[in-house]
This record gives sequence, structure tokens and C-alpha cells, in this order.
Amino acid sequence: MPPRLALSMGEPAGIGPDITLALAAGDLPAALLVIGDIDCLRARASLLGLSVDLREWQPGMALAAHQADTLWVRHLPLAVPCEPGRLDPANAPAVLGWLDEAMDLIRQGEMDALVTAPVQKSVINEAGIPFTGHTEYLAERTGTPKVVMLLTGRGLRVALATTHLPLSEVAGALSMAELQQVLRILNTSLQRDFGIPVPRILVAGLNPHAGESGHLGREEITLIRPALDALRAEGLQLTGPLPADTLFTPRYLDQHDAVLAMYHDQGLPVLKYHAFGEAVNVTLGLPLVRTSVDHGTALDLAGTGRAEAGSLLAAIELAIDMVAHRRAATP
Ligand SMILES: NC(=O)C1=CN([C@@H]2O[C@H](COP(=O)(O)OP(=O)(O)OC[C@H]3O[C@@H](n4cnc5c(N)ncnc54)[C@H](O)[C@@H]3O)[C@@H](O)[C@H]2O)C=CC1
Ligand SMILES: NCC(=O)COP(=O)(O)O
Repeated sequence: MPPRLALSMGEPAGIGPDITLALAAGDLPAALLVIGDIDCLRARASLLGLSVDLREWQPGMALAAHQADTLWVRHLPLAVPCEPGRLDPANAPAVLGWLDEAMDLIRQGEMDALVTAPVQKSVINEAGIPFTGHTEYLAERTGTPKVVMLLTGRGLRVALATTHLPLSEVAGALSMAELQQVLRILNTSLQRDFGIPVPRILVAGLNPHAGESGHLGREEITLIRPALDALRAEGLQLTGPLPADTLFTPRYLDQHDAVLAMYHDQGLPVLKYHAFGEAVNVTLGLPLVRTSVDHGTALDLAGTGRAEAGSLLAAIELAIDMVAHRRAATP
């Protein structure tokens, strides 16, 4: 059976509908079900001059492998018609409802994995729903106490010890226990989902020069180094903590499978400089496979025909690989 992927359409005013439709044009070795609003997709296809056969899917219907220019849609309507570039908080509950529906379909065994188009985090909050990202939302909704965000592109993998936090809260959020949990999840996922038997992980320090022997911050001495030592004793292959400014160089990267950065803007600018537009965001540690694009809603590009679908295609390809790895590991 081909992997069955649920693709959430994301913020309707953004480029989610555009890149979803662009993707439909090609062949894919998977069955694809878009979870979103079929009328929004029809309106966007017409605006972009794309001819895609949009068909409504109901639970229980068989889903065949993807055929070029056809998209199956689980239609869960928006509250307000979508307009490119125009955010409306009234649509936020529907956008989150699409994620809930995808999780339900996966739980019920109708779908194998979730791929997400980007959402506008601000408008969800403006609707009165506290929301920091899919990562945290999916963790909460699946009852998963700890997940790890990893972005990967052009051979580089960067995981984050903390995700969507104000910078002023990062140091306080790090603890030995948290770091150990993050590294165990990363190590297990590199083995299970990426097929790397003994992952080699590079770990960044938090402070400039990895703390300069305690003269520029002490978290490396009090937290990071002891956490790594404890995990090395369990057999994990860890290098660090290293100064983040020189860790992202071929000398280190060529010898390792992934980097653990301490916070969002320590790791992701490097990854995006390296591979923006073709990288993938993966949530590790969930009971389901979830991949996503490396970009946001790009409201400025919605409906213009200038949004590129490379990252969405890469997210779909990685989800297919991850499902295959998990199937292969299931007796
Ligand atoms: N996975 C998700 O749901 C994510 C959501 N976001 C949300 O997206 C919103 C906007 O975020 P920004 O920081 O402005 O980032 P953004 O990625 O939407 O835009 C940054 C720049 O990249 C361009 N760009 C983005 N995607 C593109 C594509 N596919 N093709 C061509 N150009 C593209 C945009 O036009 C803009 O110039 C925020 O609400 C943010 O929270 C951001 C990242 C991930
Ligand atoms: N910068 C990455 C990002 O914001 C992705 O967030 P999420 O919605 O995948 O949690």
C-alpha cells in the first residue's frame, strides 16, 4: 500500500493553498489527502489559472495513489471565505480543526502521516487561542510530554533544545534532564526514522565561545557538559559543547549526522542559509510522523503564482521515507 499522507492546508490567506495546488500537478509515490476547505482551493486554483480536479473525500473511502492534476480533499469549511493576503481570526478554529482531523485519521489507521502547510501563528492568537506552533500543539494534543524540532536540508540536520521561546527565557528553560531527554529523542529518531544505526551528534554551547571556560556564562559547565557525559556513558556518540559559531563548518559537520542547537535562532538561520526552500521541519518524539515546510505563510506571495513548492515536496518525500522506515521496523 502506498503511504497515505494527510496534508493540512495551513493558513488560508497564505501560500498553503498555492503550494498544495502546485504539488498536485506532479506524480507522487503516495496517496495524498488534503485537509482543508475545497472552496478556498477552487478559488485559488482559478486565480492562479491552474486546472486541478478537486474531489471531496469522506472517511471510509479508499484513497488511491496520487494522480497528477487530481487532489482529494477532506472538506472542513472555513468560517469566512478565504482571500489571499487577508488574515481573518474567524478562520483560526477551522485551521486547527484540520490538524485535529488529521490526527484523528492517523489514530484511526486511515492515514499514515501528517504533512503541514504553514499557519499564521499571530492570527490564531488573535482569535483568542494561545498557540506557539504546530510542534507544541501536536505534542499537547497527542499527550506527548516532550518533542524535538528538527530541520533538515541539503545534508544538514539541525535539532533544537528549545523552540518557540522569548530569548530572555532560553537559559532558564535548559536543564540537565531536559537536555538528556532531547538528546535521547534525537538519537532514537535518527536511528528509527533516518536509518542511522549509531548517530553522531554535535552539540552547541549556549554562550559565546561555549562559555569561555565559565567567563562568558556557566551553563556549559553546570548543565550541558554533565548531561553529555551522562549520555556518553549510555553509549551515545556526542561531541561538544562546542562554540556555535565554528561548529557549523565542514570540519565538524562532515563527521556528524546532526547538530543540536540550544535555541531557535542559533540553529535555524544557518540551516535556512544553507537550504531555504528545500528543507523540511520534522517533529521528533510524536507517536505519529509529522513533517512540514521550512517557511511561513508568505502572505505577500499568496495568489501571485510566485510561491515555490520545493519545501513542501521535500516534506512529502521525507514523510514517505519515514513511513517506509517505520513499516520496515514493524514485524
Ligand atoms: N510551519 C509553520 O506553520 C510556520 C509558520 N510560520 C509563520 O508564518 C508567518 C510569516 O512568517 P515569516 O517570518 O514572515 O516567514 P515566511 O517564511 O512566511 O517569509 C519569509 C520570506 O520568505 C519568502 N517565502 C516564504 N516562503 C516562500 C516560498 N514557498 N516561495 C517563495 N518565497 C517564500 C516570503 O515571501 C518572505 O519574503 C508567521 O506567522 C510565522 O509564525 C513561520 C514558519 C513556519
Ligand atoms: N521556525 C520554525 C517554525 O516556526 C515551525 O513551527 P511549527 O509550526 O512547525 O511548530
